[in-house]
Amino acid sequence: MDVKSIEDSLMARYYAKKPITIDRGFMQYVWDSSGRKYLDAHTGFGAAFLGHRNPRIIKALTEQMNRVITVPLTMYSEARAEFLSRFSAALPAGFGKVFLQNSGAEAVEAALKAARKITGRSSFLSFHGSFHGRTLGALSVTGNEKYRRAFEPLPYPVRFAPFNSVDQVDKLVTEDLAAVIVEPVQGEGGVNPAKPEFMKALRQATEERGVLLIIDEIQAGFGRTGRVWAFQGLGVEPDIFTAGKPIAGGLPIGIAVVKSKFGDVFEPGEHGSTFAGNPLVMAAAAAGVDVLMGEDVPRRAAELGGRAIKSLQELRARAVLRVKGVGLMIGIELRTRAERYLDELIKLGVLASAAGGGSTIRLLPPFCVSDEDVDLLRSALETALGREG
Ligand SMILES: Cc1ncc(COP(=O)(O)O)c(C=O)c1O
Repeated sequence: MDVKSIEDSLMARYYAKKPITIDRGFMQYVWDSSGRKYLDAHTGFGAAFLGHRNPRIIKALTEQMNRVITVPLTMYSEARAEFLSRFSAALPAGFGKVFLQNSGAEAVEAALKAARKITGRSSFLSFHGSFHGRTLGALSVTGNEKYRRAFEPLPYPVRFAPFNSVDQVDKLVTEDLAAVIVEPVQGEGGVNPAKPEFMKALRQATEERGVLLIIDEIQAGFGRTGRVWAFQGLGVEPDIFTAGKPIAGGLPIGIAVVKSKFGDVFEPGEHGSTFAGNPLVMAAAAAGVDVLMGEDVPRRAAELGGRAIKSLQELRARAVLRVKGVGLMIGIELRTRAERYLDELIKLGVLASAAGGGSTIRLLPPFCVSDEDVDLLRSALETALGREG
């Protein structure tokens, strides 16, 4: 089958594609249709952080597949209850209301709707360089002109502020806002970690003015930064947070978690989804939580990520401006475009993605990468970027 020409002719084109057909994956590796093996630091924009076809997740999926696949939110499901009880063990105290969705953007939509409903206000504050998803509400709070331009005017009134600018927080967090939405590490924006003092200033100003704080953990959360939730490493707690990407082992999922003190937020009919909380994804997600907690994912991410960042910071290549990141969320900011280096990396057996408007090589490897994989990553980058001098 000519996969490339079928996809190119029959699917609307809104992604620039790489000339590679992925045939199978296992943990930190994928293989293309010719059988060539790659170390996967792309992981489908971070979705395979728990590894491709993680055996615990495959076992849970196989068992669930042979029972039932779809159960509406109007009925109970054992798989859903199992997920919720395991997931609640991964939640800080006080976070008790879980909204199940099918994607990150949907989780952001649920969080924005909840903030409007709780506060009775309609505007939001977000940050330059932020990314929260492609649906119109999530796009409204996304601080990147490239993604927004064609769809203006967007539905929500949103102001954008400089990310990490502590001095401006007090002036920008005004009493008319429903919420401030912020990523603990801007992923799509180029892997920019939030400063603890910035997050603390946001928390203080929002609290003082009755504004909610939404932290978007869709890319950074679930162990990747060395904590279960990245905000736990920043000394702040949101009112609402969103999660997604790796939770169900690569199956579509999005979650908004609201502090219990706000209650159920919506009346019946005000929110819902056909596929949300379906038993198949729930079984995968319950196993995902098992992997997270049982295999020490945050600790491994902190250790391996620390080692990887240190090793990459020693890269001597003219193209590299700086190496940034937390845990296994790593960005190599370049003086030039990342795209041609991503192509070089593919030739060297490594998959990665671009971020930061195309100027950053983003590495989101699975938690199970070994020391040898980190060495391979470093040597492939060294070759791709070219040695200095
Ligand atoms: C921080 C953040 N929020 C939201 C989203 C949107 O998630 P999804 O692509 O699952 O809709 C992403 C996706 O990259 C993200 O990184």
